[in-house]
Amino acid sequence: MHMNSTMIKRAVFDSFKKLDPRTQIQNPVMFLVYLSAIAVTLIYLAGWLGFANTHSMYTLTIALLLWFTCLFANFAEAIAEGRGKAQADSLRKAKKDIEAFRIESIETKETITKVNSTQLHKGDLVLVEAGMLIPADGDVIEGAASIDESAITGESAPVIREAGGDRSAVSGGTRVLSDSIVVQISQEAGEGFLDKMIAMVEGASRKKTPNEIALQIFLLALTLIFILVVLAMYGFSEFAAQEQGIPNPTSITTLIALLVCLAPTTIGALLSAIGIAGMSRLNQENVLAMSGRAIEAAGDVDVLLLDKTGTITLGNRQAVAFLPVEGVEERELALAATLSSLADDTPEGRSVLQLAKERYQIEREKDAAMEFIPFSAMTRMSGVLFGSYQIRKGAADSVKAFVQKNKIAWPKETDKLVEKIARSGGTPLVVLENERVLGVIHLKDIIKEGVQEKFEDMRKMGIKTIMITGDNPLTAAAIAAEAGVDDFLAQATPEGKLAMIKDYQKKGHLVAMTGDGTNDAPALAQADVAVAMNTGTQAAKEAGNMVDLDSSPTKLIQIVKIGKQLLMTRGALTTFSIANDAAKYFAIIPALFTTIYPGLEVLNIMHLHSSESAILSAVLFNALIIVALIPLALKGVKYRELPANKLLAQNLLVYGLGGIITPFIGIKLIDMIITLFIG
Ligand SMILES: Nc1ncnc2c1ncn2[C@@H]1O[C@H](COP(=O)(O)OP(=O)(O)OP(=O)(O)O)[C@@H](O)[C@H]1O
Ligand SMILES: [K+]
Ligand SMILES: [Mg+2]
Repeated sequence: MHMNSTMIKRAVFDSFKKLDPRTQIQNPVMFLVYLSAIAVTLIYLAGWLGFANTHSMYTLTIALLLWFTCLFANFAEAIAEGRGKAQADSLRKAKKDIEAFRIESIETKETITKVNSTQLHKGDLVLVEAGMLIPADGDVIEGAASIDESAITGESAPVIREAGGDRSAVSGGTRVLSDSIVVQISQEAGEGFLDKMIAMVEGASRKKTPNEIALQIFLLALTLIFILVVLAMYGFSEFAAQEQGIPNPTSITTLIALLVCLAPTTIGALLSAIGIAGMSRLNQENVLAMSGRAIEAAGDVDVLLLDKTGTITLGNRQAVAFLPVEGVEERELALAATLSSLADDTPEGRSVLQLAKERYQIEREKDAAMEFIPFSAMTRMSGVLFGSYQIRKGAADSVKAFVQKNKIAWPKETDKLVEKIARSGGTPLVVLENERVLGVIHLKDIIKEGVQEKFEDMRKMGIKTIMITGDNPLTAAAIAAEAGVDDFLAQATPEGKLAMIKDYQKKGHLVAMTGDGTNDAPALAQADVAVAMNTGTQAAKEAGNMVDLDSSPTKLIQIVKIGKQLLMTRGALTTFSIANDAAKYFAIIPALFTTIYPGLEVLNIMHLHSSESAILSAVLFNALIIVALIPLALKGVKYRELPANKLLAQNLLVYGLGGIITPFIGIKLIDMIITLFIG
């Protein structure tokens, strides 16, 4: 992690602020150290005031070391939060009060009321013209515009946002570069994407994940055991001392110090930093996670469902050809297609109008007598009714079902045209005019760049990729082959997508889903890891637990790596922490108790200078190891593409053995240095 002096200064300052007991109590293990620091300080003060004979350099040093232990733990968390805070500062600059043009309805666009962005409410309509900032989050409901989203994504290339399709979401604080759009506000002031993003990167809304809570309970249990151990030790030494008629050589201060050394303070101090750092690494990948739980789940994901249009492909399907059946003029098909698309405000519908205009100069106006049937992902059709005259266009199988139900003839040739388009990866839309199938519209979409090799990488990581689409099986097969996914499901309805995820989850898989459309929202809400494309609709973004600002279908690779790395780092440092505490037993117990139990001398392999220097060295080592491991907690342990069990075995070996050996060396070294100074 890149750090500068301002970030370090801020972290040092925050380390002291975090000494607030309300903050401390949230981390039980460190709270014990905190209480210990207070207790030893009071013991020292009691000696100083003459109430006891504890006014010693030893007590004072232990007290200070315990305070430093708390500060070091605070520092680990503060420095992990630092990057997010810096990012939040720059995001706040993008969030200012913006003047907005509020309108009553699309029809009365001319009458605008100028209001401040903070006065906008959910459902309000605003007109945003070229050069203006978008005042709040919403969906484009009329028009299309190119938008500079660099304030949020850091990406300078403008993006297109348009009404009707799956690319309608706009974020407050971004700038319209060309054209004008009508936006329907979807969020109350202060609850927008930018606000959420700021809260997220700042860690303000970070909640402990279930895994973190479970680990903390385990650490707390371990700590309670050590409290009992230390109390028992005191009992024994008191008893033995009385037997031998000597004063108990073990003071309360020493017992407290011993307790802190034995408690799992290393992982206790670094736990929250590890989580925040994972979140922050994700931010660097331009992914915004709404929960820490999602990042952890990402580490174990083994199935990825992707929707096709807008996720694997660019999502702006364009009409490129009108293919009439025999006996129908191409112009006739183009005209019917135009009429059926007059009110079809999807990118597909608009592109039909565009193509008819280019090829045949066909331009028609909406008529009050026309009744339009809007496109839906359920019916897969759209159209127009005009008295007894009607036109439908839609997915081949949907139109075919409609035709059969109404006993209309289905020209054989239609199937051939449909198949030809579908095999090329295009989307065929069949056009039906009254009792007559006129032909097929060829919609073309382009696969996003560089996805093939990335899907190959996912396979190596053990993740199965499945494309699910509302499109027909042939188109789906063509695109699936070109993109290189493992499997696909075609003609999926929103319910179908949802059912597929539930099915995999029931079989014990952890499922990730990437999508952009309103028709993906139910599935996204069900998936364990749900990545919404930033280009997608508000509905998809709301339903997901992550947003990919780059809208890349293969971003899951990085997300999974970061998730695995987070889990591995936590595991490794927990192993290290517990091994390192156990080792401290052998380092200090013999030195402490040999005066009363001479038999313990055989265990005294470290030959520390005195029992006091043994305790001081152990407490100092205990504090320093936290600082020493901060970089590892922030960077994460190195991730390699190995099978999970091999990786686990390797980590246990490295961090378990490391945890056992390090304290012996560390404490011995410190003891030698202390001895040099105090003789
Ligand atoms: N404007 C439209 N009018 C009529 N039919 C359409 C229109 N847009 C799409 N279709 C048809 O409906 C089908 C389903 O569309 P839907 O939006 O549910 O899924 P999709 O966009 O094809 O795929 P994905 O689920 O991968 O985004 C399309 O494949 C197409 O055949
Ligand atoms: K410890
Ligand atoms: Mg889609």
